[in-house]
Order: sequence, then C-alpha cells, then structure tokens
Amino acid sequence: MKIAILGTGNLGYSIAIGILTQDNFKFKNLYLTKRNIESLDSWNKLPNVKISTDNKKAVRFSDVVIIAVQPKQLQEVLEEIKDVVNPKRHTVISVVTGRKIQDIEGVLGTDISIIRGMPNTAISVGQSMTCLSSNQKGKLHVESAKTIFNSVGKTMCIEEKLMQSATVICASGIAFWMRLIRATTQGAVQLGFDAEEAQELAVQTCLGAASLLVKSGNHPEQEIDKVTTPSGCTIEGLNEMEHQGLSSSLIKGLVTSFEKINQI
Ligand SMILES: NC(=O)C1=CN([C@@H]2O[C@H](COP(=O)(O)OP(=O)(O)OC[C@H]3O[C@@H](n4cnc5c(N)ncnc54)[C@H](O)[C@@H]3O)[C@@H](O)[C@H]2O)C=CC1
Ligand SMILES: O=C(O)[C@@H]1CCC=N1
Repeated sequence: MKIAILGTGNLGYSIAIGILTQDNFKFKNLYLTKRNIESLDSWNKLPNVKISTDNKKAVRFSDVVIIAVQPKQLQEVLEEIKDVVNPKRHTVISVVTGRKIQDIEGVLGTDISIIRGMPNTAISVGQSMTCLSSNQKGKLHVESAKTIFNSVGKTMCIEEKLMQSATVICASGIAFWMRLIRATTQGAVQLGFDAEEAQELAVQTCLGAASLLVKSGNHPEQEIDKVTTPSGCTIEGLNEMEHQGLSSSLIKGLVTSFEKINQI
C-alpha cells in the first residue's frame, strides 16, 4: 500500500507515527505533505518516507490519500488534487472535521472512493478509536481503511450522520479524558503525593478502569457497585461529585462541543 497524508499537522503527524511504528500491515511508501516542511526534515532519512509541499505529486505516488488539513483548508486542497485523483486507483480518506462526503464528492466526483474517518491522536501509540463511513464507491474500499486504522487501534463503521458525535466522543474525547486525569492528579497532590507519583497513580487507575470494562464487557455501574462499600468513603466521594454536577457537566460539555462543529 502506498499512502499519502496531505496536511501533516497535529493529527497527520500522529497518523504518520502510528503507521510507521505498527507492524500489522506492510506499506510501501508514506508520502507526507504540509505547507512548511522544515519540521519534518529528519523524516527524509527514512527510506520509505517522502516529504514534500507538493500535494499533486503525493497523490500520484499513492493509492490511499489521507487528507488531514483544517476544515477551512479542505476546499483548496481538493481543487488542487482533483485532476490527479484517479477513480480506478485512489481511495481518499478525509479526517477533516465537519466536512461531509457530499462536499468532497462535489469537487472530486461521485466515482471516487471516498471514506470519512475520525481517528484521535492516540493513533500515534496504536490506541486510536477511529470511526469510518463511506460513499457508495468507498464501500468497496473500506477494508483498506480498516487495515490501516485497525493497525493503530480500533475501528467502528458508522452512519455518516453520527460522524459529528464521533468527533466529540473520540477525537475531542482525548482532551476531555486528559482533563479528568489532570484533575485527579491535582487531587492526589492535595492528598499528599508529589506530582510525578500523583500522575502515575491517576493514569494507571484510569487504565485499570477502562481495562475492567474492556475485559468484562460490564456496565460501569456493575464495577462501581464492587467498589462502593456500604457507608464507605467511595460512595461518599461519588455522591459529592454528583451533587457538584460531575455527570451533568460532562454531558453538557459534550453537547456544547457537538453544537460547535456545525459552526466550523
Ligand atoms: N488534532 C486532533 O486531535 C484532531 C483533528 N482532526 C481534524 O484533522 C484536521 C487537522 O487537524 P490538526 O492536525 O489539529 O491541524 P493542524 O493545523 O495541526 O494541521 C494541518 C496541517 O495541514 C497543513 N496544510 C495546510 N494547508 C495545506 C495544503 N494546502 N497542503 C498541504 N498541507 C497543508 C498545515 O501545514 C498543517 O501542518 C482538522 O480538520 C481537524 O478538525 C480530527 C480528529 C482529531
Ligand atoms: O477541536 C477540533 O475542532 C478538532 C476536532 C476534534 C479534535 N480536534
């Protein structure tokens, strides 16, 4: 597989690191573009990686084209590559927030295989949750997208109308979980641990909680029931968090984030 990433910024870079460090599938070439390529200079030393500002060249050298520019930059990139995208060869995967498959078809045409993907930055450590949907032609090539994204985490195929929700839960979700971990760390420092110890305790406990759900398939409340000793300290803390609006503030934050996407 020859892969191009057009727009190697925060997310594009994370995708590139993830692809380079996974060993679940073989790729022939990784072609990375961005406006100012100085920060990617060291990547030129890798034999199967090419760096350029030339999107057309990147497309010509690839079978799978991942577009990872900001929403306001998408139209320009699509206009630039439309004459070199070949319906018989290319699969275009857009990870651009809030831009519909129909918008992309409007420039590239409906005979191009188009997949809309929503990964997150944990792709750089092989732990992305990536949601995928496609146009009619893209259905034939969704397996290629799954091969790429399953090698760097998990994938879920969803209806395109849920893509904005997936953006909030999975992509923005990384930031939301980071803030929860940071708050736990701050609490641990107040309770006597130094900062480094506090972060280790918070992160490993978070990983443990997620792993319990992954391995057991249980509902979170089943696991909570096992921890909350009657009249104990856990239920006391949990109830205080809810009195202060923990669940409510999280849900309101998710909905506010979702509403913002329609304005991007
Ligand atoms: N950062 C994240 O965690 C996530 C971002 N996204 C989406 O991914 C897209 C990229 O986001 P970020 O990486 O955060 O933005 P960014 O601004 O860090 O990266 C965009 C990159 O595109 C490059 N670029 C701009 N115009 C270009 C052009 N004409 N040709 C080639 N490269 C060009 C820029 O040089 C920059 O490196 C956005 O649509 C964002 O909504 C989606 C999921 C997660
Ligand atoms: O904040 C944003 O708009 C993008 C989409 C999801 C993560 N970053």
